[in-house]
Amino acid sequence: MHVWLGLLPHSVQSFQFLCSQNVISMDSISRRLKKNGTSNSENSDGRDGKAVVRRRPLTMTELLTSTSSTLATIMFAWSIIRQYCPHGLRQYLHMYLGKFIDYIYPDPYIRIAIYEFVGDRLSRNKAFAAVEAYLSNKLSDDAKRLKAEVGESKNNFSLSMDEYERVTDGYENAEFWWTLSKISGSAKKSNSLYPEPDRRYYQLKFHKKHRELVIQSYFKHVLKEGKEIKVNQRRRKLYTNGTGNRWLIHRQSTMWSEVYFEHPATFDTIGMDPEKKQEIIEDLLTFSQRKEYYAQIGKAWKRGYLLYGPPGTGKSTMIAAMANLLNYDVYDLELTAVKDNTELRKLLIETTSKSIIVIEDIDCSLELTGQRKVKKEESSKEEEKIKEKIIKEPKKEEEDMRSRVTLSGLLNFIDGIWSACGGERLIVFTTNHVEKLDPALIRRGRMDKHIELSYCNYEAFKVLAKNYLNVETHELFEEIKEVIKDAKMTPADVAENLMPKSRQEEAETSLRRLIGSLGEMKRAAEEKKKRKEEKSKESSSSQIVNDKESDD
Ligand SMILES: Nc1ncnc2c1ncn2[C@@H]1O[C@H](COP(=O)(O)OP(=O)(O)OP(=O)(O)O)[C@@H](O)[C@H]1O
Repeated sequence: MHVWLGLLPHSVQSFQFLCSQNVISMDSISRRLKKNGTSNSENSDGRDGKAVVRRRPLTMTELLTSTSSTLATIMFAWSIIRQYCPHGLRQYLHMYLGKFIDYIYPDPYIRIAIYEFVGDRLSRNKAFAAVEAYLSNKLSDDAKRLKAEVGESKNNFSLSMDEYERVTDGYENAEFWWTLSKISGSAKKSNSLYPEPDRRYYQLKFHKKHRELVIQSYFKHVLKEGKEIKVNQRRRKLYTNGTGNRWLIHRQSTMWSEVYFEHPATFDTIGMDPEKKQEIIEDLLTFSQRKEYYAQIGKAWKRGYLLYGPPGTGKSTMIAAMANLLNYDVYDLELTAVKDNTELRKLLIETTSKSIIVIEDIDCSLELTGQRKVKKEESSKEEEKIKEKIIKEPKKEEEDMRSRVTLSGLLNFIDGIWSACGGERLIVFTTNHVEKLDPALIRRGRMDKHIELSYCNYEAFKVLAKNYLNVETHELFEEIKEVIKDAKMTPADVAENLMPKSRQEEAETSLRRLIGSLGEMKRAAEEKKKRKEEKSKESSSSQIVNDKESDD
């Protein structure tokens, strides 16, 4: 937890102090009275020949006029200082003014800030999220600035405090005040091309006599309750980095954009071999319950899955089913939208635990295949070329070189030191061409489990028939069993054939449609096979002729 102990800007304090104490206004008033002589505020009784000066009490109007004119002067002076005084000098002024005011009017309150991010936006502060959840349960009826989101049940709203709202909390006869504030990104000086994002933080204010209570038990209480509320209120999210607008990404406080995850797929709805399905479920559940085991063997608590197979065999559907089974969030990582390895690492660090990080179609995402196979000479030639280009067009080429994620960057992403941050994460790659991938990328340890999703077989068909038609047995099943073997139809195509085309359509019509399509596909597959055989025969006979000729 990143905690900042400090004071409110002293300017605000001095303003409050002067308002409440009227120190300066009273002085200025008395000075003015002296200047005006005794005209209307003196009284002489003539005894001892001396004039006794008695001040008459100030009227309310006079007091108000003097106070407001003094305040106006101070505020005017302050705004001039803010505008024209150099930043460094202003900080000194702040500091010494604060010390001075502390000296004459000691502030009995302590303020603690809990920022949304710790480090240089490197990771989300878990304490911030816990406080957010905790305070959502403490909103009083008179809270005026609230945020509403649809809750887990979707029928009710969950409310949380919005910026600059204040919540009062009571704990063991002590009172605590919470406010949500932000430091505007534009207010900070930055050398970056992109604007700095706003930095949000919760501020806790309490009397200094409760300092021990806060450190010993109040914080623990807030974190514990906050976490419990978060677990109960949790709605799973689907995150993506591929919004495209780099400027916008840098404006946001996080690099991921999110929506609620609402995919209905489960392992029950996936059409595949039941044994294989059960094996995957067991594997996932075992992983999710093995925190201690992973710690014991000294491995980061994460697991890699490689899903491969032709298009439409259910790879994306399986990821949704995995997320629904384990109640995890999904981070859909669009690798082509990642500028370089550094950005990739930042994205990784911003993911939370209990999540699945998905890179779909990894073979198409980047030119990762064979990067490691480039021979040394080739790579040095390439380097020479790049150097030449840089000399000619320095800026453009430098930019090209920066906007690349390399294979080693990706390997580090999967199992480098940073990959252990957060824990309880699955990393899933999908591909239609497993043979194209660099073996280093998919070796066990990185991609621990390889799952092939293939064409629909009879077992998978039965699951789909149950789901789409609510039919578990039918006289046409035997026919389908025969024809489906060689048809090479994907579950996506089977599902499309099974889906009733009108509300009145009978199950039998759907099944017959499927048989028709399977028959066509079977014939097409047989013809293709025949042509292939003929071609290979032709080529082998021409090879024999060539060999004979060369022997002669
Ligand atoms: N095994 C399956 N069980 C149930 N439905 C499936 C299965 N495979 C595919 N489908 C259905 O087919 C459609 C496409 O599936 P999905 O997108 O998961 O395939 P994919 O293998 O990820 O394809 P691609 O490689 O093109 O991304 C989905 O709507 C899904 O409902």
